[in-house]
Amino acid sequence: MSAHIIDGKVFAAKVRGLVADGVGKLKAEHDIVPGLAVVLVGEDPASQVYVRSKGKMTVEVGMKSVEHRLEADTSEADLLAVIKSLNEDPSIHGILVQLPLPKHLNEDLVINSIDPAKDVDGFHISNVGLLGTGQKSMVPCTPLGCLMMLRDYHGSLSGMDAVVIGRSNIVGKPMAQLLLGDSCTVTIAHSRTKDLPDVVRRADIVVAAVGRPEMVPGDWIKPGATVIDVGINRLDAPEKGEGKTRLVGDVHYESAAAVAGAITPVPGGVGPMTIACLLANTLTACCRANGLSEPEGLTA
Ligand SMILES: NC(=O)C1=CN([C@@H]2O[C@H](COP(=O)(O)OP(=O)(O)OC[C@H]3O[C@@H](n4cnc5c(N)ncnc54)[C@H](OP(=O)(O)O)[C@@H]3O)[C@@H](O)[C@H]2O)C=CC1
Ligand SMILES: Nc1nc(=O)c2c([nH]1)NC[C@@H]1CN(c3ccc(C(=O)N[C@@H](CCC(=O)O)C(=O)O)cc3)C=[N+]21
Ligand SMILES: [Mg+2]
Repeated sequence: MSAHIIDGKVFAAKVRGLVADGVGKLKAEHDIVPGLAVVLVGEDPASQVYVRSKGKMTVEVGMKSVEHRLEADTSEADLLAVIKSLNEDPSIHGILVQLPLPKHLNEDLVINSIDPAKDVDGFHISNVGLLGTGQKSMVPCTPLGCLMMLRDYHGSLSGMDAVVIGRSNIVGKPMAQLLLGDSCTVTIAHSRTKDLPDVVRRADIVVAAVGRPEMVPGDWIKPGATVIDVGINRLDAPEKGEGKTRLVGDVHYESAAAVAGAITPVPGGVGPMTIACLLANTLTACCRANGLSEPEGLTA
């Protein structure tokens, strides 16, 4: 093990501290409290855990937290009506609809019904378009958290070779846009990429967002490269006892840490930063909605 371990837990606590400062200032100077609404459709147990920890941290930084839990068989019309009421609610500045949605709901339609100014996930087509053209937008939380860690560790990313593995709308594509915005030379790899190991070996920065446990081994990593592991995969861990599980990333941590210059662990890497950035985006949305100057160091 030689790599520097980028501690997402510590960094996320720092970001939440900055958010709490901004929230305190809004309250003291303008008597405004930012509000975040999370909409959860169905009973997915993993989603419920995220929703709980998001709600707790939202309150900890001094924001208002609202949760809407809807039945798994909720109709599209009913879900759209909930979103409409949140769009119109002046006490709500951020709206997050937890993905994936049950199959009978049109995800694109639902996401695009959120007021783009309240779209703290940055998934609405207008935010995607703004990001892609380098205009001020709401930036997706997971890629924003990865960017913050990379900038903090490297300073400038200009001219670095970055490989993003995964091309989803929620992680891979916006991550690639942010790296391009910071003047990296960006390659986006996916399931049809030829010679993935060789592509990854060229990278100064590897961002793995695949959803395949420990898929990237250490011998794909260029010595000294920075590895950002977005993957959250739950594996059975009978060694910890009957029915127990453990979390692993998309990177084989031990072998990668032996050659990388720096690496994020799972858990304790990208995940906590995602939640911190969600709170940062909610504060940013609230400031913009009220025509106030934006917090510094919390946007892309
Ligand atoms: N830490 C955090 O805060 C977050 C973590 N996650 C985690 O990140 C991971 C990725 O999430 P998400 O982007 O939503 O996943 P998706 O399933 O939406 O996308 C996965 C991507 O990986 C690609 N892929 C699949 N298999 C391979 C392969 N063998 N070789 C190369 N590429 C492959 C797919 O390619 P193709 O397009 O060709 O199918 C696709 O582009 C998951 O583990 C998820 O749990 C997600 C969000 C937040
Ligand atoms: N609209 C929407 N926006 C999202 O941002 C979104 C989503 N839907 N659907 C699901 C994914 C996944 N995601 C995570 C956030 C935090 C952790 C996190 O905090 N993980 C901890 C560990 C958590 C645990 O122990 O289970 C860590 O990595 O240390 C993980 C995953 C956000 N997502
Ligand atoms: Mg997906």
